[in-house]
Amino acid sequence: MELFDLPRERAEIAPGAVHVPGWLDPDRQRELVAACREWSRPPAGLRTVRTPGGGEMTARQVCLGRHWYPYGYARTVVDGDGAPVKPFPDLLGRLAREAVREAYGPGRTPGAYDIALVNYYGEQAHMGMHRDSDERADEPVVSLSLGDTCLFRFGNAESRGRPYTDVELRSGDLFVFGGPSRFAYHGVPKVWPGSGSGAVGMERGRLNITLRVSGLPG
Ligand SMILES: O=C(O)CCC(=O)C(=O)O
Ligand SMILES: [Fe+2]
Repeated sequence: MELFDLPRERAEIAPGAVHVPGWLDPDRQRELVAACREWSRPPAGLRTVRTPGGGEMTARQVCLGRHWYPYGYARTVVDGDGAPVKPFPDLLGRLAREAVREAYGPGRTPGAYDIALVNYYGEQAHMGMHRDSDERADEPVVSLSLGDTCLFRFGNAESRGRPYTDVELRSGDLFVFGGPSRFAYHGVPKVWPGSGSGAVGMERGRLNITLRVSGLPG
């Protein structure tokens, strides 16, 4: 399937997994891109993540609230410069609550969102199929995309393989996965370089922000 062939309507991709295209207007996208740039600065800035097998993740990452490392959460950058992780900003807490209500309806009470993982994808970056399973809570994961368009593969909770659904995530899109889909495998097989056209202050590459409830003691 090629870029721009995929539907752009709001859709429930799997039970509890909701895609809302164009959820963030351009001003909010610009605000988030600028904020990500600030969060990326050292100390506790953007870093390359090394996996226990000796590999490196191709997407570079900065964390807020708690520091994620393969595979757990810490208060400091235990696999980097050792600095305390930056605080989880109110802006992202508000966005997470809004996103949960957008996905599941105004009657839904959002959890206490306290972690953000910001991933930066350059031209060759991708992310293999994985589950977000280091949290101690099962509140939905909220994902916001900025900049270049990617192919997002959303699968099932049993295995990395089929069945899965491919979705195009563009700048401003919201994707929320909770309920039966909270621990589903997902990944980013591909980013289309230049597809974001620099419109929201991202000259190149893709940013994804996932907002999570850690379930860890404050
Ligand atoms: O970049 C994305 O859209 C997904 C990121 C992701 O799965 C993660 O940070 O765990
Ligand atoms: Fe993930």
